[in-house]
Amino acid sequence: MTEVIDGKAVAADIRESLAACIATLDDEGVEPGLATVLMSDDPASETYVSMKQRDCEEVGIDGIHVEIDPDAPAAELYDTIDELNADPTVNGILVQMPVPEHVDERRVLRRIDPVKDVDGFHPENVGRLVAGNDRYRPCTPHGIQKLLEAYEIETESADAVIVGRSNIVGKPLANLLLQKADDGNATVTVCHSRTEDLTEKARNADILVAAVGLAEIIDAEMVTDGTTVIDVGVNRVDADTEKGYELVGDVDYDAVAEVAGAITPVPGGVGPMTRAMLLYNTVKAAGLQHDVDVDLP
Ligand SMILES: Nc1nc(=O)c2c([nH]1)NC[C@@H]1CN(c3ccc(C(=O)N[C@@H](CCC(=O)O)C(=O)O)cc3)C=[N+]21
Repeated sequence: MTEVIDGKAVAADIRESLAACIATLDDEGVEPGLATVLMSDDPASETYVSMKQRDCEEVGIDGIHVEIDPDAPAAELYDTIDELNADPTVNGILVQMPVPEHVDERRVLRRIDPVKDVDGFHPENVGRLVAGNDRYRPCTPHGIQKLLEAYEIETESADAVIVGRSNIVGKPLANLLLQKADDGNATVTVCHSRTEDLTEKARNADILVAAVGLAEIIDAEMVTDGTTVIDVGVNRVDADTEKGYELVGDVDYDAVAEVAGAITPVPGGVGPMTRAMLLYNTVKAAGLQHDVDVDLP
């Protein structure tokens, strides 16, 4: 039987453990603070940011939200980042991606104080992660590691095939799974949508991660019996529902679930874990900035 990996449940467990860390910080007079910055009127981005703010409230993180008109000059965003960098009540800063075209994304990422970079996208933090000395693991890859751990899916000596080479998922996850560590030690292949023989490569996977951002491109033919399938896709496709759309992953769920050993659903798989690990990084950031030992889950 295929095991359905319940990201919502694992995320709830992590939030519960984080509550204990937040209590430890509270004993030291520290309330962790997360600033989210939105410079976009994309409805999906708005939804994600408001979910992140709601998560903060639930666990006892002080959520600060800043909205910038997407037509405003880029300098407005840079100035906002400078202010948040200087604000001692803000431990973590997340600038929701994508930013408008007239804003230089790389410059944004460089501008965030690396100690407050809870996304883990600043070049300093990227470099540390690649070197095996990570400070903040990017939320989605870290969430995937936590899911695998919760379901006792060994990465050690597994063939992990990642489809997708983004800076936010594919590349950092490849680096984490390669690390000499209990949650690493995998043999990693990174593919993308243009990889020749994608099917053949995917069929070699013990752990197959789909992070391409193309609805349902992973079909049953790409999956062999017993493979663990991790679906990172969150694609909104038009549908006759109340909202006018439906959320589907990068995996053709119904067909692939027939063969996979374990599979993450969309919604309810990786998405909630991404959000939980953002809270994790914010708690870690508060601990680092106030020199408080928090016993992270
Ligand atoms: N600086 C930055 N950091 C990010 O971490 C970041 C970003 N920019 N830009 C966009 C992506 C996307 N992302 C998601 C997080 C949670 C869900 C999530 O919780 N999804 C729910 C359902 C969501 C729904 O109902 O629409 C689920 O899969 O169950 C999805 C997507 C974070 N991102």
